[in-house]
Amino acid sequence: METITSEEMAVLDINCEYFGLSRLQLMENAGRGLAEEIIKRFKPCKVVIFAGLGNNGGDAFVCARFLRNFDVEVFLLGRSKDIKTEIAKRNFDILKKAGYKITEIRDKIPEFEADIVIDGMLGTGVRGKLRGIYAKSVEVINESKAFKIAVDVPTGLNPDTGEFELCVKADLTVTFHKPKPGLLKAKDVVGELVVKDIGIPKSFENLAGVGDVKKVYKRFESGHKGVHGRIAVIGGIGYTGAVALTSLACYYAGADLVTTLVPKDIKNVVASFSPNLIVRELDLCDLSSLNELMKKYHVAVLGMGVERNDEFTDFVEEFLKLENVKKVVLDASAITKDIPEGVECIMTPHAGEFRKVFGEPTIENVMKVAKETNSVILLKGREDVITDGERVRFNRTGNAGMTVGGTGDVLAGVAGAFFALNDAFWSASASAFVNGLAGDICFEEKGYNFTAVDLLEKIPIAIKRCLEFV
Ligand SMILES: NC(=O)C1=CN([C@@H]2O[C@H](COP(=O)(O)OP(=O)(O)OC[C@H]3O[C@@H](n4cnc5c(N)ncnc54)[C@H](OP(=O)(O)O)[C@@H]3O)[C@@H](O)[C@H]2O)[C@@H](O)CC1
Ligand SMILES: [K+]
Repeated sequence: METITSEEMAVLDINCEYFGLSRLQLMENAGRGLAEEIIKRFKPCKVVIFAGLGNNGGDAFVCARFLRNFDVEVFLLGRSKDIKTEIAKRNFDILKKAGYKITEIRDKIPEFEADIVIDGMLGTGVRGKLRGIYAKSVEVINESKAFKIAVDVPTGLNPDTGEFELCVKADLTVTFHKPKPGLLKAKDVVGELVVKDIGIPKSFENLAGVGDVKKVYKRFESGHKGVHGRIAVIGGIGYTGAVALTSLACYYAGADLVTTLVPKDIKNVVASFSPNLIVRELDLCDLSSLNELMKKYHVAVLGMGVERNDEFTDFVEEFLKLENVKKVVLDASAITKDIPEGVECIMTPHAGEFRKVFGEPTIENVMKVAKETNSVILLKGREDVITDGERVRFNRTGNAGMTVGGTGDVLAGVAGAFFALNDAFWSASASAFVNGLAGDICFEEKGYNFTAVDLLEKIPIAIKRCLEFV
């Protein structure tokens, strides 16, 4: 059975909201689905709901409304003013206004008789050991003779690993959209498992969205310089602008330090583009000092502004074998079949570059190549394709103005910056989304005739828009 981790579910949750399917609708569908399963199994009887302060509790509040003629009572584990989310609070207030019997529990759990207990305490938001009243509630629930129904995840179970210390021993677990992997590994506390569809279109699971960016973007309050990413950009053999676009894009996507390595003869030209640029001489033959240098960098971004030539192709092959090269973004002329074991790699070809090295850019072939090269391929196009050979994501941000030269250089820089602090797959997906969104912001302001420099300058705004989306 296909599963979804709680992290992937959190990305999907935000992306649904972003694509117009609100979390309130998802909660309504979840709660109703839960009630359906109860009504299938029981005639109207006495139900006690143990509700947490998050959306797991929210689902249970919705469910209560659909248990027509059941005698429903709610135990809230905390104060109603501490309910964490707007949608859970909203569904709680409806029950309050409707006159449902609600008891706010601090530390003592009232005696109760029930035919059914609903565990709406914790779901995918559980972190660490169960706190006081939650642990006590689990014990009380497990001692009761009632039929125990867990909302989404039995409280206390780690939804991804299936581990637990203290956990509700459910007779039935009603989970939503897809099971979390942990549910399949903990039969004795999950009981019968039912997966309820909550109306999320299948394609949303593979569509890059704001959730991808919120997942990868990190800012540490107390960080030393460099903690947000140190990137080496290598290229500029033949063209001067591309490496500058890539290097500045790294900064605009959050990197702390970027060093731009270019041939001696254009070093001053590139440096003149911006005081932000730290430009050093690239000596393709001096691999040992490059290896030394790479000790200090999280990611190397290669290939932009290089006319394809054998010397550079050979250089890339040798560079990838260097001991201190751990994460690379390969663009344009650096795209290659031979990625050594142990190097995490994102390749960012457009269709033509892919065709030249790997053949027809069909989804199947791109997935096959990603698998064979053990890399993540971000195939740029009207709809970008991101795949690690197993998983596939599509990105639909961007517009016809993005065909202008240099947008790929900007994308490679954004990917490099995200890659410093994340894995290849999500870095590639989030960077495709941000780059296209920046292009859409350019279009809002200028129509199609914007340049890669315009795009560059909108990268921080695109990221800010994603981070501010709730
Ligand atoms: N698309 C979807 O995802 C959908 C998800 N849906 C539903 O949302 C659920 C996820 O909701 P969620 O993210 O609000 O987390 P949830 O499990 O309610 O817990 C958060 C609360 O628990 C608390 N808390 C945490 N650890 C604790 C501990 N050890 N001991 C004690 N307390 C602890 C934590 O407190 P805090 O750490 O913030 O202080 C916070 O208050 C998911 O399982 C599903 O039911 C449906 O609506 C359908 C669509
Ligand atoms: K639960």
